[in-house]
Amino acid sequence: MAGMSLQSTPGPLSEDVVRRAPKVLLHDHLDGGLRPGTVADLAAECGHELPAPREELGRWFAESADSGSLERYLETFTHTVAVMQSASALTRVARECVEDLAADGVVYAEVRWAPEQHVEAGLSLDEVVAAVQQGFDEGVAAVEATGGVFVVRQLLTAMRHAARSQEIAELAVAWRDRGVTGFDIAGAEAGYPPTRHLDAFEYLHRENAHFTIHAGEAFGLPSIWEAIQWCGADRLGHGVRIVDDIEVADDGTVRLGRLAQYVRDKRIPLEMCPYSNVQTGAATSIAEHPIGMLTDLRFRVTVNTDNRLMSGTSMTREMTALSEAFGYGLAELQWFTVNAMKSAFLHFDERLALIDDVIKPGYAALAAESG
Ligand SMILES: O=c1[nH]cnc2c1ncn2[C@H]1C[C@H](O)[C@@H](CO)O1
Ligand SMILES: [Zn+2]
Repeated sequence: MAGMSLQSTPGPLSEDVVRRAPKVLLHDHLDGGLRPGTVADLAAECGHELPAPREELGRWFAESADSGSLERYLETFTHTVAVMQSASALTRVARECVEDLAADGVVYAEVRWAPEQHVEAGLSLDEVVAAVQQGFDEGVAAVEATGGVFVVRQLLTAMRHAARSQEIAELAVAWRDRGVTGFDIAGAEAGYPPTRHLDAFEYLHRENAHFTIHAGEAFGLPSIWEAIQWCGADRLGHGVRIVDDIEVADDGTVRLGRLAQYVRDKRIPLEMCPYSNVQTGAATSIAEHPIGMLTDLRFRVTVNTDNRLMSGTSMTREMTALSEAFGYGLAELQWFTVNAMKSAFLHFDERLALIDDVIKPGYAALAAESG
């Protein structure tokens, strides 16, 4: 593919090669990525009743989330959120998140979660953010002690059905030099358009802060249009329904509508989460996922996990499946990874350093191995 200059190692790639390739993750929910055993431990500690025994929990989450509807998918979070109400639980989950992502070959991650959902036992918003940051710091220290590279930032999410977005946006700004790098809104999309939270987005703009918006997942183009043109989102969470504004004629000619054209021209990053979309019904299968077409059309596509527990997934699994379905090799994986790094809410010099010192040399070493 033009612009993918890495000496091409054609796909499909083995899972082992994909795991060792440096990867960047922009869309991963902290409360969607717990280890099943940790859910069981924490539930026992706080007395929360779980729907399945420890050894069946992983399967229970994956099967319950595999529902064809975003609303039913989201119901499973009741159990993870319930066990993440103490500082020690939040710290443990955050530390394990870093350990798991590092073991999966991720080198940079932005992990999102909704502080307002973790204050039921009396912690303040500041205390919950501090507890998560403590876990991230411990996880990074452990990775660095073994000679690894791992950079992580928090994204603070406000729930779109609730009314705390201004407060959460202010929390994100207050923490911006202490590990938080942006803001997001999540939750059921239909009936809760992004413009409900316009005040928060306008505030963030005035503060020179960054945000992404879940849009174009369970609802179509109007949601994407509002997120970009009314709210000014820097990135789109999923954005998969942008294909509704793309026409492919029988002879293969492609015509982009004005919104799709705008998204591509402005290089607005799409945080695509293939397995999650198959579970919620936003895509029918990996092979038919719009990511194939959007990549061919050179939208700024990134690959993400969304919820590793609910989707039983990892960056390695997502990318291996894409490599199998679309024949992607190392050049395409590096392209997704550089796209993601360019789109991160990290300062420009730090993004560049990770691209030049970690990502490109990592892919070059893998290409040399197989070439
Ligand atoms: O894919 C998603 N779409 C909309 N909301 C989501 C998705 N995955 C997780 N969430 C919600 C449930 C979590 O409790 C919340 C904060 O991480 O974000
Ligand atoms: Zn999400």
